[in-house]
Amino acid sequence: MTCIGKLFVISAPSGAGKTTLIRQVLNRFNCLSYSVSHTTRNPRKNEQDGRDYFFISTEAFEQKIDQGDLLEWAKVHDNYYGTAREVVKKTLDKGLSLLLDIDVQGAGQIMASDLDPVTIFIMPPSFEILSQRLECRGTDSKNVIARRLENAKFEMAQKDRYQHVVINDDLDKAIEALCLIFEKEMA
Ligand SMILES: Nc1ncnc2c1ncn2[C@@H]1O[C@H](COP(=O)(O)OP(=O)(O)OP(=O)(O)O)[C@@H](O)[C@H]1O
Ligand SMILES: Nc1nc2c(ncn2[C@@H]2O[C@H](COP(=O)(O)O)[C@@H](O)[C@H]2O)c(=O)[nH]1
Repeated sequence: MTCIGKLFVISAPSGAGKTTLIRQVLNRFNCLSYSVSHTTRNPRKNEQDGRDYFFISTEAFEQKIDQGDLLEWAKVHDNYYGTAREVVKKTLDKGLSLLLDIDVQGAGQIMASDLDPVTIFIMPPSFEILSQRLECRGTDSKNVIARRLENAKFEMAQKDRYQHVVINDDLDKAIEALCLIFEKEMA
């Protein structure tokens, strides 16, 4: 498949399944790469520095803000997260597509830019299922889960700002719906 370089932005409340879905999409499109964000949060078990995130200190993150190194950044669930400006520029300059997995605040900053992103919001089937998924995943403490569920209400209320909304109920159907969006947008 021939692809044209596009910037994709995916947001979702924590636990909706965006990491699971994004892995499947990246496997299917070899002209699409993933932007590894910088964060000040601690790595979860199984997360690798440089693959899942660049895990850095608050001081290092604030230095990046001051130096203008970040295309967008936000404080999410009490930690900093941000996208390196240079990686986005270099990828799009080469005519390749790039996928950003970022929160609603960062997505708002990209929507307000001249990057003309394709924006996608992943919704869980219900708030109860979202809560169950976070608990079953077993990566976060009760306090962290409570904080993320509290923020989910505000995040889900932002879904209409996105061009596409995909409900992640049946996983295979959600993968197909998402891949169809990428196929059409990169055609
Ligand atoms: N359609 C689905 N049906 C059932 N379980 C799912 C589905 N999609 C994802 N899950 C499970 O839900 C949990 C949360 O998924 P995932 O980690 O991908 O969410 P996330 O949106 O990336 O969350 P976070 O922002 O906290 O990293 C995982 O245990 C995953 O296996
Ligand atoms: N504004 C940004 N948000 C980001 C970025 N990278 C990830 N995120 C979002 O943070 C939350 C929490 O992520 P988690 O891995 O701790 O569960 C989630 O909404 C991500 O989409 C970023 O570079 N900028």
